[in-house]
Amino acid sequence: MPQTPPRLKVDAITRRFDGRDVVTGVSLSVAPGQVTCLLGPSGCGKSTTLRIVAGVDRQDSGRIIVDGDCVSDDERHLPPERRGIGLMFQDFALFPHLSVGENVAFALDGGLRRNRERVGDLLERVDLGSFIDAYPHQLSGGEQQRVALVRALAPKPAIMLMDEPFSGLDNRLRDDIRDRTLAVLKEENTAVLLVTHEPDEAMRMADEIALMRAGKIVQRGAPYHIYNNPVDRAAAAFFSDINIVRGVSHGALTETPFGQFLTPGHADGTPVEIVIRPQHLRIDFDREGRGPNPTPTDGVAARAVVERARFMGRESLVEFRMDYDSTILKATVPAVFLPRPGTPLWLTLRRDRCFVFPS
Ligand SMILES: Nc1ncnc2c1ncn2[C@@H]1O[C@H](COP(=O)(O)OP(=O)(O)OP(=O)(O)O)[C@@H](O)[C@H]1O
Repeated sequence: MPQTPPRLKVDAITRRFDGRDVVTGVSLSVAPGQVTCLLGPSGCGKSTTLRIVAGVDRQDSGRIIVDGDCVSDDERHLPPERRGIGLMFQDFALFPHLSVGENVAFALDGGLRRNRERVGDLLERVDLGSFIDAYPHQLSGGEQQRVALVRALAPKPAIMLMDEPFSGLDNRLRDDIRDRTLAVLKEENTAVLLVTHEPDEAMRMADEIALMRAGKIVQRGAPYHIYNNPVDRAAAAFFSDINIVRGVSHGALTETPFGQFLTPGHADGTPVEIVIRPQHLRIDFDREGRGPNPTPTDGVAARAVVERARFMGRESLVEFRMDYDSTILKATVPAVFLPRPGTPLWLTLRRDRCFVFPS
């Protein structure tokens, strides 16, 4: 099947501030109807990348291509309003003296009078149809955010750039608005580049995540892929707590208190880290000083005592002090499971969920 050509292509952009590389060789592409999330910690260069795509800042090198046409390179630099791009930032400000409908119609030829149908339809899609003649101060923060979204969508931008657009909202409201926003963006077949530092937001919104660190994209892929095949320990740790079990590779095998792990590709004598998320540890009870028998899928059990256990709402988090070297490992259980501190239990690691990295 032929691939849809990208609507937005960012080609090897680089930006320096005060002699410091803030964005280095960032490339990505976004197809119509696709949401790509630039995800990374504060200061990693996400917003700078987005501002360059928007045209409010200019790269030192690299190109921005929209629908096959170069909108910015060493020679040319189209201003934001000529790039077919919609912008939505956290500090979206509605014009307080204009009605909701007038705000949405602001960038449309003929204003609200000539575009009432489209404006009404867009507002309807975010459940604000009856607010067309209301004023911003009569709306809650979440409602205003929805107005800002449809205002950005009204001119039918081919590309929508969003910088932490939901961060001003409280948690429950945010989930709802994210879902509605996503639905409208998909219906409009908009290519979306969304900046966030929250893994949950990226997992919820993105078709593709571009994980950024120190100005570079370190990994790109579907949320499922990035979560389950992190490129390194930091990528794994960005999405959840992690546990680390250390060992040294010999003959493509590493001995640990949880049994042997296959560690191909690591030279003899290389220290390695076996990384596993808390939900992938198995907990088993103590059978008069013995644990469960080894299995090929879970390896050998290691004895631990409960350090503390907390109920987190959706799951219980249990911290264990391991007999083998007193390190703490964390396990989560999707149930109420609150063993007393000091209780001996046995842990195994799901082999198919372990990642091996050089330490
Ligand atoms: N105009 C500027 N002049 C100098 N330094 C800047 C400028 N804009 C950004 N920077 C620096 O570039 C780095 C990356 O900033 P950027 O805003 O792109 O990061 P970010 O990943 O979006 O972070 P956050 O989530 O905190 O906004 C930061 O160290 C910032 O201080």
